[in-house]
Formats: sequence, structure tokens, C-alpha cells
Amino acid sequence: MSIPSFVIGIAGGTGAGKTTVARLVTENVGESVTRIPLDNYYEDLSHLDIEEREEVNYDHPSAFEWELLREHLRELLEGRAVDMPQYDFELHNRKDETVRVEPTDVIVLEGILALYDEAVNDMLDLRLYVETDADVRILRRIQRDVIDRGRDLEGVIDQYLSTVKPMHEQFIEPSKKHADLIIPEGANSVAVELLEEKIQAEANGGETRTWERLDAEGDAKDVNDVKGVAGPGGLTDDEN
Ligand SMILES: Nc1ncnc2c1ncn2[C@@H]1O[C@H](COP(=O)(O)OP(=O)(O)O)[C@@H](O)[C@H]1O
Ligand SMILES: Nc1ccn([C@@H]2O[C@H](COP(=O)(O)O)[C@@H](O)[C@H]2O)c(=O)n1
Repeated sequence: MSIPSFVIGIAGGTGAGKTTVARLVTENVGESVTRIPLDNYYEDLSHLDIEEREEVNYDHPSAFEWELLREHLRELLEGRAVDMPQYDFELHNRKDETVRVEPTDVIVLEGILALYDEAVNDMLDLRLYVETDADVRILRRIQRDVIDRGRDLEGVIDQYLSTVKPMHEQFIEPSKKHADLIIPEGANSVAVELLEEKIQAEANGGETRTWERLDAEGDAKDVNDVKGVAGPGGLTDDEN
């Protein structure tokens, strides 16, 4: 059991490549990394029947149980294990089982709105936004939803036009302003290699440098001993 020293958030539109980036940057780090898919924190909708659950807007922030996510992140950051919910995309609901997650040196939170919530953002040391063109993303999504998530083509298109696209424009894309780094085209090999190096360093004992996040005026923001790497203009190294 360890106290996590480095928490990364990876946001971006559906199909942008978030899961792929999260997998690639952590696959050689072994057991020192915990991946937390934001999808696992969709609200429990057991009180609705399947037809009602099919109609829910899953791209609006209100679809997520933010308080539970914040609580789990806080617990992990304090070195305590949590029981993470699991999600079933075919049933549009949480599964009955949970998975025990132990705190590890590095934690990766990944999902469309990973950079949306202020309290969550404050717990992140490095905020990434994966940016991929909308036409590429919808093509990837059609393929994935039909093959892996038991959807039909017409349903995927209807959902995209009615909720996925408008919510992307209203909530997901604007959350990019919270990112320290923007990764073009998902699994961009240069970005992946740089991040992999950083994560491996953190997982192998990490650095002891302490960074302060700057607010819009360039003053140090009151965050609790945030550790991380420098993004464009966002962080200062108080050792320098
Ligand atoms: N840079 C890339 N080039 C080609 N295909 C990619 C790239 N990044 C991701 N993919 C593919 O796109 C699909 C969606 O990627 P995924 O990582 O699941 O996206 P997200 O988690 O953002 O929804 C997957 O089939 C993945 O293999
Ligand atoms: N029951 C659900 C829950 C979520 N979705 C969609 O998943 C997308 C987020 O996952 P990504 O891997 O694509 O980032 C999101 O856009 C939701 O529309 C769903 O279709 N059904």
C-alpha cells in the first residue's frame, strides 16, 4: 500500500483515444498504476427500467456521481483502498459487483469529463486533453458501439446528434481550458513516450519536487502540495 504521488486526468471527446493513451502510457509500469475509468461513476440507475435508461443523456455532467468519485479519489490519496463501481454499457447501468482498488504511486483518471469538476481538477497533478477531429471520433464510435456495446447504427447516430455532439460542444470541449497539455490525435507516439517516461519516474519512487499551480493572474493557487510536471504556463517549480 502506498500514498499516491502523481494523479493524472485524461479527458477528451468520445473516441478521441483517451483509453488508448491511458493504456499505452501505463502498460510498462506494472502494478504501481491504478486506472480509474470515469464511466464507472455513472449514476446508479437501477430505479429506471431499461427503456428509460436508454433515453438518458450520458454526456451531461449530471449523469455522473461526482461526490462518490471525489470521495474515492480522496480516500486513495490518503492511502486507503476503495470499492470502485463497474459499468455495463449494454444495460446502461452499474453492475452489481465492485472492484477493490488499492492506492498506488500513480493514478490515472480517464473519461469524457475528467477535467470538468473543480474539486477533481484540484486533485490532479497533470491534466491532459486528447484532441481528435469529430469525424474521426464518430467513425470510431460507430465501430465500437456496434461491435462492443451492443448498439445498432441508427441508435448510435440518433444519440450522437441528440446528446453526444451538443454536450461535447457545451461541456467537454470547454473543459480543455483546464488542461496542462493537449495531445493531438490520441495515441501520438511522441506524446506517449514522454508521458510514459514521466509516469515511470513517478512510479519508481517519483520526484520530490513540489509544484504550485498558478491562477489566471500568475499567482500561486492554494492547492495542497501539488506535485506534477510543467504544462504551458500552468505550473511553477518552487525548487527553482
Ligand atoms: N492514434 C490512433 N490512431 C488510430 N486509432 C486509434 C488511435 N487512438 C485510438 N485509436 C482507436 O480508436 C478507438 C477509440 O479509442 P479509445 O481509446 O477507446 O477512445 P476513447 O477512450 O477516447 O473513447 C479504438 O479502437 C482505438 O484503437
Ligand atoms: N449507458 C451509456 C453510458 C455512456 N455512453 C456513452 O459513452 C461515452 C463515454 O465513453 P467513451 O469511452 O466514448 O469516452 C459517452 O459519450 C456516452 O454517450 C453510452 O452510450 N451509454
